[in-house]
Amino acid sequence: MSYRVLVTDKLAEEGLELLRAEPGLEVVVNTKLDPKALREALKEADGIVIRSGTQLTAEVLQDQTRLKVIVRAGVGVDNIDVPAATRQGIVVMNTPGGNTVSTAEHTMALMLALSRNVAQANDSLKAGRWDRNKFTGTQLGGKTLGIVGLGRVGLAVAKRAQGFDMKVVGFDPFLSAERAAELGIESISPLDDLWGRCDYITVHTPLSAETRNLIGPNELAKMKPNVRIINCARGGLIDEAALAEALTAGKIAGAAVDAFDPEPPPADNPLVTHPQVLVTPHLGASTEEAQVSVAVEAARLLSDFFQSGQIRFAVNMPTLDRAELDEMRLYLDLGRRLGMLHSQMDRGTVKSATVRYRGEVASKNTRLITASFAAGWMESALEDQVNLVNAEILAKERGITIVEEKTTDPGDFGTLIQTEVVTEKKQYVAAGTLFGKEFVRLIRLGPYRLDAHLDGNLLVFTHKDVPGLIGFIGTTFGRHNVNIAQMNVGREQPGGEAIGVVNLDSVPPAEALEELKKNPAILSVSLIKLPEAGAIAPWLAQ
Ligand SMILES: NC(=O)c1ccc[n+]([C@@H]2O[C@H](COP(=O)([O-])OP(=O)(O)OC[C@H]3O[C@@H](n4cnc5c(N)ncnc54)[C@H](O)[C@@H]3O)[C@@H](O)[C@H]2O)c1
Ligand SMILES: O=C(O)[C@H](O)COP(=O)(O)O
Repeated sequence: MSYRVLVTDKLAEEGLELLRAEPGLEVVVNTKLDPKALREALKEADGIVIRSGTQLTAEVLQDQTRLKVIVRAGVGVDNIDVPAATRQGIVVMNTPGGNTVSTAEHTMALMLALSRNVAQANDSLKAGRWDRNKFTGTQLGGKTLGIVGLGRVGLAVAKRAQGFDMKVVGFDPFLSAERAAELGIESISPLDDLWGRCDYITVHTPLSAETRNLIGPNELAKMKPNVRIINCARGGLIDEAALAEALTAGKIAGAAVDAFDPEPPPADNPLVTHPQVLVTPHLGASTEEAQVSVAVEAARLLSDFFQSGQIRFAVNMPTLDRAELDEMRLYLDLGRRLGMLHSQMDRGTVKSATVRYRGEVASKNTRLITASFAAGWMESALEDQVNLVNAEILAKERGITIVEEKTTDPGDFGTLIQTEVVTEKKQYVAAGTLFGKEFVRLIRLGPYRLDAHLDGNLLVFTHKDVPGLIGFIGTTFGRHNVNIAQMNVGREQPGGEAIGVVNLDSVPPAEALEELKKNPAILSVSLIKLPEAGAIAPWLAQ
């Protein structure tokens, strides 16, 4: 199988080499695509590797049925419409960590350059002036640095600032005050109390609806007049116009900015044109080391995804590494097959589904198995390609709730997955288990216990438990030249209602089914088509 991968931003050669060396991957590099051309190119691509220069908007991603994976060589995914990708079942991964040190160092470089007027002094001297008095700066030692966002980069900045003898204070909703104290950082909460405490403020949060304009006119008004602000994270975190105004009005001392909103900024951007602002064109991660690191990591993520279905550092689904994938493959397959069974048996408008896990399976990543059940349940009904990534969202969008219940107490089986679908008409129950390391089995349908193979063509019939019926089924299929591979019958009590599951070697003709239905002892007949034994979902087969 061959996969085509598009690379649309500059990627270190080391990463490209790895991709090109991967058997079965065709690599197409094009860094000059406008949105329309990008949309067209994606129609022929299975994967894409990008940095911050490519905008994968909902419009670009719409109806991209071939695209399976987006890999961001870097951290920020704000240039990707992740919900749009998720809805279409496209996995989005990034390479966190690879550029942390470089970005923290760039933050420190900007902080130092800002304090010592490095850019202005350089320009002045090169213009032939020797202005030693004009460029008196401030030192970092002894000053207070406020860090908003104490994640990877924020903490790396804290460590470096401490090396410069700065007092570090910070705010992050996901770093406890105790942990911060262990790292020598004073945690300040609420964030509003931080502004007036600092001589330097640096932001290191992602850009989200919550963090947009994190620093605006109100926050700027609370700061000390000597404060210097650094944004080496994302444009949009600081209100650009308000920052420029505060600088001009002398309410704050200076700012250094590496990230803009939008990028590249227009020529009249108030920060780029402001004399007190030091700017760089989004260079935080632009070091040889960081670029090699993120490119190599991106190439590995992509190859692993296509070669073995591993999912690491995904931002829109749980991680599924090789060991876990190997361990989970059969459970995921069972979940999907139960979903497919329900989709073909249960007639009526679906209201909800419950997936119950019992025994060993309850300690596994059941969320993935539930997603696999949902994918199998909906895959034949929806136009969208349904897979582990988007199954839950697609169900939710349709107002269908899927509930998960689990208990590690073993029942009669070491592992049991029981699925229950409630439609407006009735409730359908099925249950399956694993048989050895290779097989999945259907062990319950409705109130009946069974032991049937969950693959290929299944004829499910409910009937009255009367003598001669099994022979009748055999002869009917024999007459139509349809071979029976397995037959299994379950009943609650002798002479009552019963269920039969017949595995057939081929799809029976409609006349054969009509003949069965005419038998007064047969109450219902459903033909279910499942993948052959061992045939796993295409989204698990990479
Ligand atoms: N300039 C560059 O080239 C460059 C390079 C790397 C990363 N970045 C950007 O830097 C930022 C940080 O990257 P990272 O790798 O450290 O990410 P991270 O996910 O490790 O850290 C982000 C932190 O922000 C915190 N946070 C979220 N909302 C917050 C809020 N409202 N207030 C305070 N804290 C909040 C989170 O809890 C988390 O700890 C991201 O925006 C990333 O895109 C920029
Ligand atoms: O989010 C990131 O990783 C940084 O903003 C770096 O982006 P870049 O790789 O496009 O320079």
